[in-house]
Order: sequence, then C-alpha cells, then structure tokens
Amino acid sequence: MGVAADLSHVASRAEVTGYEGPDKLEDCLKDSQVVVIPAGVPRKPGMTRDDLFNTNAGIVADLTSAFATACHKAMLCIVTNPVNSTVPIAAEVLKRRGVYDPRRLFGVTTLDIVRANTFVAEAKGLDVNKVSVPVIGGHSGVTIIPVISQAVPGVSFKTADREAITRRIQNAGTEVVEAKAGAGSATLSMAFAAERFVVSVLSAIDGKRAVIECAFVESTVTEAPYFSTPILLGRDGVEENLGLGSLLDYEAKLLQSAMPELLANIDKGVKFAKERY
Ligand SMILES: NC(=O)C1=CN([C@@H]2O[C@H](COP(=O)(O)OP(=O)(O)OC[C@H]3O[C@@H](n4cnc5c(N)ncnc54)[C@H](O)[C@@H]3O)[C@@H](O)[C@H]2O)C=CC1
Ligand SMILES: O=C([O-])CC(=O)C(=O)O
Repeated sequence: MGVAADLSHVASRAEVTGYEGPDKLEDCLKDSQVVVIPAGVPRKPGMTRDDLFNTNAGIVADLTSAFATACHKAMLCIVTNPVNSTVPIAAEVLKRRGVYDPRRLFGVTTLDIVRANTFVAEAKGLDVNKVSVPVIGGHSGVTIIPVISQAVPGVSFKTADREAITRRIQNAGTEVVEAKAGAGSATLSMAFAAERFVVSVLSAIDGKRAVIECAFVESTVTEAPYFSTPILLGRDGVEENLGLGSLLDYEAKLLQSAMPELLANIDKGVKFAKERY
C-alpha cells in the first residue's frame, strides 16, 4: 500500500518548524499515491461554506500546485470547503500545469453519505453498517441531494418525514457548526468519512473490484461540469461514473433546485483559478 500523504499533518509540522514554502512540501509529497487536502479554515456560526472561499481558494490552489510538481499521478482528494468550488480550482490548476487527469481528482462528500446512512438507520431502527443511501450533487446546503429512494435496504417514509430527514442531511454540517459555537466544524466526523473514502481509493488501487463511493468529480451526468454520483473506483481512479439512477419526482425537484447554486459555485472556482494562474 502506498503512502497517503496528509497535507494537514505537513501543515501542522510546518507551523512548529516555520513553514518554508512549497519546496519542502513537494519533498514530503514525492511518491505519494493518494493526497488528501483538508487544509484551510472551518466555518463559524452564521457562515456558509461559500464564505470560506476567500481564504481557502488560495490555499487549495497553492497545495494543488505543489501536488502537480511532486506527484501528479497520485489521486487528489479535496476535503477543504467550499468543495463545490475548491475541486474546480484544483482542476484548473492541474490543467494549467498540463497534468490534469479527471479520473484522479475527487471532492470528498462521504460525510453526507455517512449522515444519510445514520439518520435513515436511526429512523428505521436499522443497523447503520448495513444501510447505504447515495447522496448526489454537491457539498453545501441545497446542493446536497440525498436519494432516499435508492437506499439499500429499501425504506419508505411519509412525505413530511422524508422532507425532514432530507433537510437534516442538508443542514447537518451547519447543525454541527452551530453546536460547536465558534470552535470549528465537524472535524472528527470528517476524519472518519475521509478515512473511509481514502481506504476505498487505496483498495481500488490495490486491485479490489466493485469499490463504489459517491464523490464530486468532473461529470457529464448533468449540466454541471462537476457533480457527485456513485463512482466505480479502479486502479486509475474513476473507472465508471454510475450516474443518477432513477429519481423520484421529489428527488428530481431537489436536483433542479440545486443546479443554480452548484453552477455558480463551480463557476466561481473556475474564474478564481483562471485569474490567478
Ligand atoms: N468535505 C467535508 O465533508 C468537510 C470539510 N470540512 C472542511 O475542512 C477544512 C478543515 O476543517 P477542520 O479540519 O475542521 O479545521 P481545523 O482548523 O481543525 O484544521 C485546519 C488545518 O488547516 C491548516 N491550515 C490552515 N491554513 C493553512 C495554509 N495556509 N496552508 C496549509 N495548511 C493550513 C491548519 O494548520 C490546520 O491544521 C475546512 O475548510 C472545513 O470546512 C470540514 C468538515 C467536513
Ligand atoms: O459544514 C461545514 O462547514 C463542514 C462540512 O462541510 C460538513 O460538516 O459537512
């Protein structure tokens, strides 16, 4: 199994020793197979994920640039918010450096799936480890689209309950930010979710078959150039985009409502990267 270079670890060490710029970072990244970027500022109560853009966009762009120099054949997994914008930023940086491979760039949305599984399992008295609910779209507010109709095992809800659980999944990050009252966001559950995603990516690199995770990737499934759907992972990253599957009317409406915000978030990221590089 290859080295999973964790940039926040590098960043923490850099804080202790005095950060000496991308050269050292590039040394740390050499030979990595999977790189995770969780670096950046978290939300405080009252903020949206998009409010983090001004600080985190540049951080992700700089770290992606170091990735491009050191290990562009690795898988790049972006955790830093706003994911709907930071993934397009990373893609533009990699394009500019001539090393973009859309199969190897992922926005980590696994926490939305972890939450959907948890809330559905709780509501139905099921074992959370045996519940699987796809969540598609993006990773903020209305762009988070739980597809409860595709849950395994199948579950049914009254309309009001289904709407309440959908809202809770969409707002779960905000719920944590408010509960932490200025002390950050869902750091530990994000670590749990990112670990799950990275283990899946590494298992697929190692040749395991039928590894499927939802992730925010370059996509032609909808009009949005980046979109999260279930992805079949392989040795080279995205092996097959499994698409939307069939949506019920209310899920199709959620998708419709998500699109303006998602497209605006993506566009903002692309513009930022194009202006900066
Ligand atoms: N995709 C997802 O599901 C989730 C994403 N997040 C996002 O992850 C990011 C980090 O959140 P937390 O770990 O809770 O925050 P945190 O404050 O606990 O950790 C952030 C880390 O980033 C590092 N950092 C800050 N500025 C940096 C820079 N200029 N260069 C390199 N490293 C830098 C800090 O040293 C620290 O180690 C936030 O943007 C947050 O919104 C958080 C939870 C879930
Ligand atoms: O909500 C936040 O700021 C952090 C995050 O992305 C989540 O918990 O899903």
